[in-house]
Amino acid sequence: MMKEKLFLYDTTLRDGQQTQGVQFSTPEKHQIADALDMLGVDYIEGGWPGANPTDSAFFEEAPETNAVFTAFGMTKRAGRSAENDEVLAAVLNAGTPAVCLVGKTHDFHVTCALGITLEENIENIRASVAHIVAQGREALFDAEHFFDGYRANPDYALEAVKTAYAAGARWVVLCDTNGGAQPSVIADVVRDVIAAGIPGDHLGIHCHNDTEQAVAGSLAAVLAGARQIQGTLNGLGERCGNANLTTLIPTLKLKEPYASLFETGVTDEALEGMVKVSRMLDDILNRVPFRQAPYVGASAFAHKAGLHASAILKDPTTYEHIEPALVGNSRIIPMSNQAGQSNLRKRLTEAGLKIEAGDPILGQILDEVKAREAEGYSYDGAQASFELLARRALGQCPDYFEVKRYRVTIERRKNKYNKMVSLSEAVVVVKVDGEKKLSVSESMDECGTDRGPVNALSKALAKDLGRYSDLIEDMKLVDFKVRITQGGTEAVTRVIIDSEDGKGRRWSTVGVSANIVDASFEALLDAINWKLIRDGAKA
Ligand SMILES: CC(=O)SCCNC(=O)CCNC(=O)[C@H](O)C(C)(C)COP(=O)(O)OP(=O)(O)OC[C@H]1O[C@@H](n2cnc3c(N)ncnc32)[C@H](O)[C@@H]1OP(=O)(O)O
Ligand SMILES: CC(=O)C(=O)O
Repeated sequence: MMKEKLFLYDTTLRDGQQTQGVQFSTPEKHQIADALDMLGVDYIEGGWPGANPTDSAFFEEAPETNAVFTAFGMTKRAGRSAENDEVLAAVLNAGTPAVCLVGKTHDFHVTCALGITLEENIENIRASVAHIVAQGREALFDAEHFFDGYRANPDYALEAVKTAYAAGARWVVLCDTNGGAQPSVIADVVRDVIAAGIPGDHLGIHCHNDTEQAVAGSLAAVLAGARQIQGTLNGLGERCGNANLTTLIPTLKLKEPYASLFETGVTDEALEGMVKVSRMLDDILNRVPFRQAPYVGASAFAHKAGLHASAILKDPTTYEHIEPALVGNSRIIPMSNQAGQSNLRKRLTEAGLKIEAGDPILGQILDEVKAREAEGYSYDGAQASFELLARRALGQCPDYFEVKRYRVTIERRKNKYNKMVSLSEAVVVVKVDGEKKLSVSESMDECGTDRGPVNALSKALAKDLGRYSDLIEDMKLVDFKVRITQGGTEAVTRVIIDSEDGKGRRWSTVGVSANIVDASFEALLDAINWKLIRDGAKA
């Protein structure tokens, strides 16, 4: 059977930019557009030229894309011609091959938000779309609030979209602007619109995620006949976001009935870059990637429960709906109090520690993991600390140095500009190769910014470790997370530290104590010991 073409329309750079807290710079827009183009979407909506300086600058140096580069705007205002509407003119002046205009299709919005007559709005849609087509551009019409409008006044909503289609719109995109339409309703309405005369291969769907069904609504629309899907990377977008393309694309390519019915511009090879694209966007936004994101999240193929891990080792399909590598992800068998010996052996093997099944040491390590997790430790993410725990149990953890004592003081005082600042000072005494070494460090960085007591401690600890100093020189602390695991006077603090080195390795360690400094120090020590072991240091 011939597959039908399904068009993917990305609006990360426009609706995605309407996410609270998101503001792309022009170079970031270029970086995202390049990644989208490599992915193989059919349309890239770059933003709204004329609406803000960043968008205008981006369109001035528009990227060269295989995807149809599209400018977004709104239908002309009443009381002026399309040629004389300066907002529409700015959109057209961007010179893009396609222009997408949003217009009202819900009668209530016409009278309430625009304050014009229903007839004036129809004329605004007609004249605006016709103007774009007359300029030789591809016209798209985003039918705002279409599903709510269709429920309130189906005749008017249909008249609005039929007007856009008759005026030459290549695509009429039905928008669930407020995000409340249910997938079954979306499917029924799409069928009605097709029956009313707009063919499915001219119909698109634009869903918002306010009931967390934007992906489901989009898929329902496609099965009902729509042939264009609008969405964003990582589901960015106004309020709760848009249909998430990092979920939709793998579903369309890997799941039935979509995989057999449709083809998209995304190749199998590009699909393997899905995790990378998703992480790239998070990096740009300085966001921690959402671990539980379908397909692309770090936990999407993490098998924590002992029963799952045991079966996964026999055959991964027992607990995985797809092969993780298809989307560029990988399988993780984390260690925790939910684990059994199968998780444990897998994790030990990954750390280069081979233990035969049935060895009693496995039970001892497992018991210790569970006992320590009950105290507040968490080995789920702190893989390096888990490895050290196992090595200690196996007698394979060298004693590189011994910490004799440490101290941190925090002083609040005036600096040379007469401004009150905090300054932490740490003293660490270690014994290396039989020799005692005392190191002192402050928390102030070269710009005069106070980096806090843990920073001072970390610098003092790393300052002089004798012959090991050179080995840890390229190591840096890149993330620090604190969690109170128990409330009240019995509070227990868990600190997770992420470290990185010049070889591009990143590892996590954990420390637990009633005292945040002690918890941090424990995690710091683990971080250094793990690095020394991995780099083959001899005790
Ligand atoms: C559903 C969506 O997500 S659509 C995309 C929405 N995106 C954005 O709004 C982001 C970019 N927007 C902007 O930067 C600004 O709103 C601008 C530059 C477009 C307009 O700014 P302003 O001229 O200051 O208008 P403002 O934002 O206050 O109000 C919007 C105006 O557009 C009118 N309008 C809204 N939709 C439409 C439409 N489809 N067709 C014509 N006019 C419209 C409103 O009635 C209002 O006019 P009024 O001020 O006479 O009441
Ligand atoms: C156009 C658009 O973003 C919406 O209606 O949601």
